[in-house]
Amino acid sequence: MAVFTEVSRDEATALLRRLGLGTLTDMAGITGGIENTNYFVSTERDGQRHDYVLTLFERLSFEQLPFYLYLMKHLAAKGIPVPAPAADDRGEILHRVQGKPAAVVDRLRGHSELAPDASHCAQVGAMLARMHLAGQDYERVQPNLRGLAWWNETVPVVLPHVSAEQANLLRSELAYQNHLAQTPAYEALPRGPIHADLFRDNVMFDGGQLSGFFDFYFAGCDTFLFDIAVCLNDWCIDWASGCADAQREQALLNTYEGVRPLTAAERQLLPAMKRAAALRFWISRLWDWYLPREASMLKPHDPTHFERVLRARIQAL
Ligand SMILES: Nc1ncnc2c1ncn2[C@@H]1O[C@H](COP(=O)(O)OP(=O)(O)O)[C@@H](O)[C@H]1O
Ligand SMILES: N[C@@H](CCOP(=O)(O)O)C(=O)O
Repeated sequence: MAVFTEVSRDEATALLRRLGLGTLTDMAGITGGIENTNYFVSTERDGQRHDYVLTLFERLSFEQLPFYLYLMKHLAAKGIPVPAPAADDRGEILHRVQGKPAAVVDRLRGHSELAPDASHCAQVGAMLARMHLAGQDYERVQPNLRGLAWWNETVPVVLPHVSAEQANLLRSELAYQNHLAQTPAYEALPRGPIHADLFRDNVMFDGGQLSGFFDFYFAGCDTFLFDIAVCLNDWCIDWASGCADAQREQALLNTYEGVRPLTAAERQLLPAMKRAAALRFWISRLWDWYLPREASMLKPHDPTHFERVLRARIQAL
């Protein structure tokens, strides 16, 4: 997880009451996730049990958060299965707990599918495309805060911790991505709000059916193709080697294109964008691994996984 900040039952009770969500009955720190403090909280209201997730944001600020929370609200209102944030009696969806920004969202039913087959990938592809279309008229704008600018800032910070061979790969891939970002094909890519972190552990399935996308706290305005590449690199690879699984890739792309066909520029740049997506998570995992924060339950992700994925993507070009 992470519980970076301990929240008392009294504090949770007060917030849930203020949001009109009922009386707190259960509260448990969540031992998954690495960015924020998360608790499952349950309440009793009108004689019934209701389940929510209370999140305290550890890195994102009061200025940055409305983009994510209102995006979730916007998508939920358009029928995309996304947990909508709970509002107080003034309509505020961003709250404060222990001086930190906080939100309470509906708890999605089901579980994450950590060994997905082509049917799971197909469902993700279709919903991803629906989400991209539904987000197109969202009015708030915020860049992907883990985009190219952040890669350029963070690579020098992690370089002292890696081997010479890894440093060479980080430097050369960053140079390639900086060059790519200047090309007309890249400029032509369709853009809008994207999830940007739609891994297996950020999607729920209930009875084999996709029941929701969650954890929008890396979302931002960026290319739709980057979002697709993030998904392909997680949902459609052979875990041990990092190589693409062609059948699952096809399943995800076919259903995506059934809703929103790719443009010529997107087709051309898909292999390069898979490299970009691998680089992004290699950098963030190195950063979390070598420059960790305090947390009472924290398990950083293995950075070498995305080094393997990146190498496999470069070889496949
Ligand atoms: N809205 C939700 N509904 C159901 N489970 C959730 C929800 N939000 C978070 N979780 C659970 O909490 C875990 C950690 O949440 P996550 O958002 O991935 O944390 P972090 O932002 O710290 O990476 C998830 O793997 C999931 O089990
Ligand atoms: N998905 C990222 C890390 C972000 O953690 P999440 O639990 O919020 O998805 C990774 O795997 O490196």
